[in-house]
Amino acid sequence: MISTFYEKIVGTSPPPEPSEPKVLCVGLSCLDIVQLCKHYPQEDSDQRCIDFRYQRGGNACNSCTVMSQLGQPCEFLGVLSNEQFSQFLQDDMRKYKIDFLHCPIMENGGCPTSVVILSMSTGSRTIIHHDQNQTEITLSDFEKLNLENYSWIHFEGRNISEVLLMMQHIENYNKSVTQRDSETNEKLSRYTPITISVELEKKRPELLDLLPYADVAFISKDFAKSRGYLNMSETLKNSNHI
Ligand SMILES: Nc1ncnc2c1ncn2[C@@H]1O[C@H](COP(=O)(O)OP(=O)(O)O)[C@@H](O)[C@H]1O
Ligand SMILES: O=P(O)(O)OC[C@@]1(O)O[C@H](CO)[C@@H](O)[C@@H]1O
Repeated sequence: MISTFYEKIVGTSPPPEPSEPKVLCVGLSCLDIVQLCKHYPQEDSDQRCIDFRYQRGGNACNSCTVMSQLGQPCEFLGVLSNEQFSQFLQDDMRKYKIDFLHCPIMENGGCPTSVVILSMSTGSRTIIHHDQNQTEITLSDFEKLNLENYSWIHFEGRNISEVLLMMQHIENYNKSVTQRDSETNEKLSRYTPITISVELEKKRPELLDLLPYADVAFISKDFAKSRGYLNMSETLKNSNHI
């Protein structure tokens, strides 16, 4: 309606609206094979499970799902392949309106897969993960993005040396935005510094190198325990010395 009115008055189509900046999640998309069991199985035993499903998983990819459900435009950046299970992940991302247009697609690559055993008696979840190609996003993949399109970038804490370089790349971009704003005195600039978040999941002390670059950190039970903190409130109280 508005564009027809604009066309009548101005005689051309209106300029495209600047699109809303996206949230980008960098990390893994994997196939989760989930088995719901009464009890965690004994080794070398045979039991029926109560339920079975397979679904798209991975911290970065799940975060995109949640954001998309909240109506936030988002994009996933991780290595995909043309293999059938990876195709399933891509179809599912399309279904949830998650962009993945900058993902490198490996030919003849596999698909990272997690077998997840859920125990109803204890509530535990045990994960056995396989990643045939161990291929991760690098700085050179990341440099192809136009950072002006993003307001928030979330990283899974993996492939630490490359993630560190990507975070430094964003930091340089943020400095340039702030400088440009102060030079032009343009307070209402559409380009704002990007917020960075990181997930610290695995018990890897090197993950701490990423913290100085993050505005928000998600800390897993395993990581907190590996730093000597037994629960959420202890972890929060000591977050300055983590
Ligand atoms: N069913 C769900 N409902 C709401 N949020 C979810 C759901 N599954 C995952 N999430 C959220 O998505 C994010 C990433 O999920 P995570 O459990 O870390 O993935 P994975 O274990 O595959 O790495 C987390 O912040 C988690 O809270
Ligand atoms: O062993 P890696 O490669 O460090 O991490 C594998 C893993 O933790 O990452 C996924 C979450 O993104 C899980 O499904 C899986 O178990």
